[in-house]
Amino acid sequence: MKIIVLGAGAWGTAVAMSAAQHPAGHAVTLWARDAAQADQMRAERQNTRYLPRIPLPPSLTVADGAFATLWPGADLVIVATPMAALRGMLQALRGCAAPVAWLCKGFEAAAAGSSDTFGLLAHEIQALVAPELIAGVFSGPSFAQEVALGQPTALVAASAHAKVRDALVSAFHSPSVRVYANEDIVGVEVGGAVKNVLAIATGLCDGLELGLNARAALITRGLAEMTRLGLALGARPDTFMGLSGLGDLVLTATGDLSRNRRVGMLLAEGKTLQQAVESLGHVAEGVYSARTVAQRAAALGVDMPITRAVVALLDGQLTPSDAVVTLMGRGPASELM
Ligand SMILES: NC(=O)C1=CN([C@@H]2O[C@H](COP(=O)(O)OP(=O)(O)OC[C@H]3O[C@@H](n4cnc5c(N)ncnc54)[C@H](OP(=O)(O)O)[C@@H]3O)[C@@H](O)[C@H]2O)C=CC1
Ligand SMILES: O=C(CO)COP(=O)(O)O
Repeated sequence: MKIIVLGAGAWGTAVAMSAAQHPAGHAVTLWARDAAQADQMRAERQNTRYLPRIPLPPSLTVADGAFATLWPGADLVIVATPMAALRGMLQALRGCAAPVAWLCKGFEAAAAGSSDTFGLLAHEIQALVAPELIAGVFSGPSFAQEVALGQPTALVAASAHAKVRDALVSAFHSPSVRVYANEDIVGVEVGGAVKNVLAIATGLCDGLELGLNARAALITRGLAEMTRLGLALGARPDTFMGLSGLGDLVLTATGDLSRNRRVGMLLAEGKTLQQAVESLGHVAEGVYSARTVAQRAAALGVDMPITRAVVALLDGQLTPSDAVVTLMGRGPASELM
């Protein structure tokens, strides 16, 4: 297969490395928007900025410049940028005949003063700006470093189009990566977006040393929040028990490789949001998605108290310890609501 990966951050690089090492011998090109970064990767055969000290496979091609020259003849195009760049990438991909899959996990943050970008999921953006694309999402519990090192990982390929699901399975299913297909793109995208917000909450909880009981409570009640929102948006309930729901929530909420979890821990240490975000050197999508998750939930009448507390924390309306008091101070409720 000819596979193009657009975006050379940590995850795009890891995914490109994984495909390039597939036993089927795919021809993989990793595109970086920054020519200097591409030169560095070609010269040193590693992505020093985003995935240092892990050698790129010799067969992986690194490209830069106009990517419209890359996708003609491709069997699969992967968009590996953060959510904030997805709309522009999809607009640029209009007319692409190959299956397209994005890796980003989030809701698009609403642009100030604009109503047409109100908190959209990736597939909703695609339906708006490039409806002719055959497209889907590639998601699931997967830290870039572990995939780049070839450690065992299970992912989910979600799309309404069998062509997209099949292309992702052919591109990535290998001795180290299992790819499961799912038709429920809404559920898979909601899981990937909301777990980032919840990981900020568990990072905060662990940073404040509130204990393992508290963390388990946050994960479980967070899963309930995520599921409620997903169902209101038309997702299937069983998707939230799968890799992109429970699986990615457990990974991100408990794994110290998570950037979103680290934001919560840094806020617990007393860092400002700006200091926390700047110290990461990578995108933490939960920071940009939290408000839109809360807004969409409110518009649908879905109760998401953990998400609301994270938003108040990020907006500086609650201190870390006040956020805990707010969550614990709520009245009793039925578990099955
Ligand atoms: N890292 C991980 O383990 C995983 C990440 N994801 C998701 O994948 C997405 C990307 O994450 P990740 O790779 O880790 O992020 P990083 O912060 O490591 O890298 C971001 C990359 O996106 C590029 N980029 C930013 N804006 C644009 C733009 N407007 N046009 C083109 N490229 C752009 C950056 O380029 P530049 O350097 O030039 O700014 C950089 O290459 C996120 O949505 C994340 O949630 C999903 C699963 C796992
Ligand atoms: O999505 C991820 C793992 O599946 C990565 O999570 P973070 O963005 O929090 O590092």
